[in-house]
Amino acid sequence: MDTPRLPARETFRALYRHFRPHRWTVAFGALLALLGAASGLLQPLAAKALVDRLGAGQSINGILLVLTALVVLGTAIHAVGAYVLERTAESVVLAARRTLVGRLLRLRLPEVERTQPGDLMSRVTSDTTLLRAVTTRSIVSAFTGSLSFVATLVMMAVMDAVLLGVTVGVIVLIGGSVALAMPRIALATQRAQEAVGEISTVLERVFGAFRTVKASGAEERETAVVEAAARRAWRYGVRTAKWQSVAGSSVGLAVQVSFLAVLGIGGARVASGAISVSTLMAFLLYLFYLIEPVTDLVEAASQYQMGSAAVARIAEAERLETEELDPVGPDRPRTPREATSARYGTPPVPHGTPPVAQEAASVRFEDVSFRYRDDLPYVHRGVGFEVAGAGMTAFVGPSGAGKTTVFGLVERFYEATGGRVLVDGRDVRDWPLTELRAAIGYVEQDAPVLAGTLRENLVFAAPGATEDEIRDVLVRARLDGLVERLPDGLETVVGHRGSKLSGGERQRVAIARALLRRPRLLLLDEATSQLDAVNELALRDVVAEIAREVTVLVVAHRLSTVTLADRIVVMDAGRVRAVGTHARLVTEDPLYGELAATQFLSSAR
Ligand SMILES: Nc1ncnc2c1ncn2[C@@H]1O[C@H](COP(=O)(O)OP(=O)(O)OP(=O)(O)O)[C@@H](O)[C@H]1O
Repeated sequence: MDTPRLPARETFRALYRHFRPHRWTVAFGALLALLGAASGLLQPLAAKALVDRLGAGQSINGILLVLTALVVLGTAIHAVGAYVLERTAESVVLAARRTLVGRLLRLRLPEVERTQPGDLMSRVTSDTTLLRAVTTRSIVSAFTGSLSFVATLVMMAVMDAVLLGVTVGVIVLIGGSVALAMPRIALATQRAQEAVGEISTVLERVFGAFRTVKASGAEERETAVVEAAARRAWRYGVRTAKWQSVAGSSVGLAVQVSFLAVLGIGGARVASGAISVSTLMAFLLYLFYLIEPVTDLVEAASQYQMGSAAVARIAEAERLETEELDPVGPDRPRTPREATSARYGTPPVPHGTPPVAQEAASVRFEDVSFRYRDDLPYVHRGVGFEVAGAGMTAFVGPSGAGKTTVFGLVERFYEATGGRVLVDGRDVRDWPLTELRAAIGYVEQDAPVLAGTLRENLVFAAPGATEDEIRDVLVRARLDGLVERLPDGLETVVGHRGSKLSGGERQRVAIARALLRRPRLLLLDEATSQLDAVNELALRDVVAEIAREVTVLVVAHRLSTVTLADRIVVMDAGRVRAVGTHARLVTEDPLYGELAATQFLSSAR
């Protein structure tokens, strides 16, 4: 995802937003840095006094003491100041990550679908770290650097205006190359960050389908793609380093050239008696003292360029549209179980809060039309059906007919383009999202199981579930035998995407997870994969049992499911073409008859 550069004003504003909450701590850090710098500024004066006294044959003990105290105090203040700033820098990164993660997990589905998850991840992990320096150290460096720069110039002017003129002339001349480097640093950093995002994207793709990658023999090809992105990151990283080094060495060059010029012209002025040797020496000390503020200013400017590249990418991720999800508030104290779900970023289901109503939900589609994007064809073209409550309703139809899309609209992952979707007679758009989703249990077709333990997976949608509730659900989902067999029982780690479980087990875990939410409406996208007879029978019984008290909508792929369903909705090309029972539809609807004969997976009855 290529990020457009932000205009300078917006970059500044965006960076300021990150800096603002920490402005007082940064100001304190700046004060310490300033005190440190001031103590450094006095050192050449003390040195000059020392030389003058030596020349006059006076005692230097007092001056030596002052000089030592200045050095020790300056170092201590500098150390504390640096710690305060580094700590604040980490806080800036933490705040940026918290905000970003909080938003990313609430993104609307269409937004996620048009971005690359890996790239979004790299914005949270990698780009935020670039804010570290620019929002704290660089600001302080720019501030203290400017002040010490001016103060040093004033001291130099006091020493000798002619030598100051020589110094400033050289600095201005060489400063041009610094100005040239700055925008190039920003551009190279942005490209490098984009390449890092690409690395994350490919890795996310690979680990998301690791077995397929291996089975397809695609390891080398995928490695090459990651390597190419890594090389690009390297190339742009090197480019950044090159321009940083141009800017940095210009400072060194400026000081060296000034030193030679000051030495030559200053020597002549000493010889002519215009200035004393001690003045020339102090001036040269100030000249060297100038290195630090100028280096700081250049460093701050280059950090600003790098920060501006990162902040553009962060701001872009922050602009993605999110759902209004959490009326409960993220800062409410959590129970330990809720903390488990918070680890995964799921919306908290208030522990002990009973669902609004306990009876089975009703669902009605009124002339619903829908397409996933404006440039895509309609998936629903006037879909209408009504499910009054409880019982099992099966959705059948050819692949791509729009069956799974029905679920996406009920959960309000997407919003209907036309018509209305009602749950309990209320338009889903009028429901608070948390409440709507709390009433629904959803089992996706590929029954995702998340990395973690079996228990974490079960309580994922209901962090407040009690041990009794978990036990009950395990029995209902026919998972009790599995838990007994596993050496670590519920604490067994199931692997990335539940890879240590069988397909059937994963499906039952997904159903158990949905049931623990105590839904009034269960959306079950039946797996197309063939299950063994025992598993299929178990699942069928589980679902039939649930349907006694909960409204169950199933996208059905099995004959055993449709024969069990109380009503069947036949969909074709985005329309409902018939509703009825299996016995009636088999004889009355030719498409259904054909599906029943050819497409449904054979049942184990
Ligand atoms: N997120 C999406 N973005 C764009 N198009 C999509 C998206 N999801 C599904 N589609 C398209 O919408 C159409 C309907 O998809 P849907 O998943 O509802 O079909 P289905 O009837 O459930 O099919 P199947 O039985 O194969 O699962 C398909 O043509 C599909 O390609």
